[in-house]
Amino acid sequence: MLLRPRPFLLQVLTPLPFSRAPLAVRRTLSAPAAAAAGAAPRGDAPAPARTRHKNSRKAEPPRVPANTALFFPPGVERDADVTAEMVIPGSNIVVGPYAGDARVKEAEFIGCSAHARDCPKDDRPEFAVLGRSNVGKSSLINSLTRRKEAALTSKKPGKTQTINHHLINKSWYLVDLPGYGFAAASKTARMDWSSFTKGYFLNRDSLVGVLLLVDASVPTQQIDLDCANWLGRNNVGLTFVFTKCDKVKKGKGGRPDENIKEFLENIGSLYPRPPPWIMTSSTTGLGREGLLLHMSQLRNYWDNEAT
Ligand SMILES: Nc1nc2c(ncn2[C@@H]2O[C@H](COP(=O)(O)OP(=O)(O)OP(=O)(O)O)[C@@H](O)[C@H]2O)c(=O)[nH]1
Ligand SMILES: [Mg+2]
Repeated sequence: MLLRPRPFLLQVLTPLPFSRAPLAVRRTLSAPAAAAAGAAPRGDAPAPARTRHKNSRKAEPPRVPANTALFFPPGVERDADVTAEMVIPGSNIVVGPYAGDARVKEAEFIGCSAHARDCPKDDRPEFAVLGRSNVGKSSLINSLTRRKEAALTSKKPGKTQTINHHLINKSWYLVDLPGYGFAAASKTARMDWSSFTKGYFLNRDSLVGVLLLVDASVPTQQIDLDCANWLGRNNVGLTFVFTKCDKVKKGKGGRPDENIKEFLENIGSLYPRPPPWIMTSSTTGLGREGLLLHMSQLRNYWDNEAT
């Protein structure tokens, strides 16, 4: 089996594989890339939205928690002097030298697989989109690809039941997975969802990383922490993607920024180094460009260095 170093393993008690040549990160190197992602010229919070979405009560995207711990991508030294322009808006992700063309020019649905062994056999890098049922996995894929129905969405949980491969720009895959954590199911049954997806995570050599989606419109759910824990213990690199950041519910536990802060506090103890995270909304497009840019740097590192 071909073993490739994954670019952003989280339980990194050994040196990361990407501490290469020192990098003058203050140079223009990453600033244009951050600008391409829509980086605000100053500050670490996303620029306020100018229009209200008809379905959301609030126009302003949630603010990044203060003193947020940064994620340093491949090619950026951990103690690098990072300026606000180099951080993707609404995230803790620093843009590094591997960031490249993040555009989605073409997206093609390749097929669905019931088992890991049935997935496409080529070596193209892929990102798996994972999260609770109804968290917005299929919607995120549609938003990233700008296709309304690239992946089928539904208000009813459990819509996606197979491993679905979408080929992007003929060069990499986005993979839609079944959701976990039906509220109605027992705890055992809930974690059992993964008997076949677990095989996928453990055996998929071309998996660059997992986008673990977390619903920012509700307080921290134990099952998301359990999933993050399982992936971490199995050396699967992940990025937390907060979804539904446009959605503000009335009452306690209804504010995305508070829920995100609470979630980050909860996972803080799980990881010795801060994992990457980003705020998104498939409804307003918040975080789309930034997430694509982040994936480009992981992918380019994978393509160039990890073979
Ligand atoms: N307000 C808001 N609603 C969203 C967002 N993303 C998804 N939704 C809604 O959430 C519901 C579930 O979305 P899906 O994309 O089907 O969720 P999923 O995670 O693929 O669900 P399963 O396939 O059942 O696991 C749909 O009604 C979406 O319209 C978002 O960013 N904001
Ligand atoms: Mg789905």
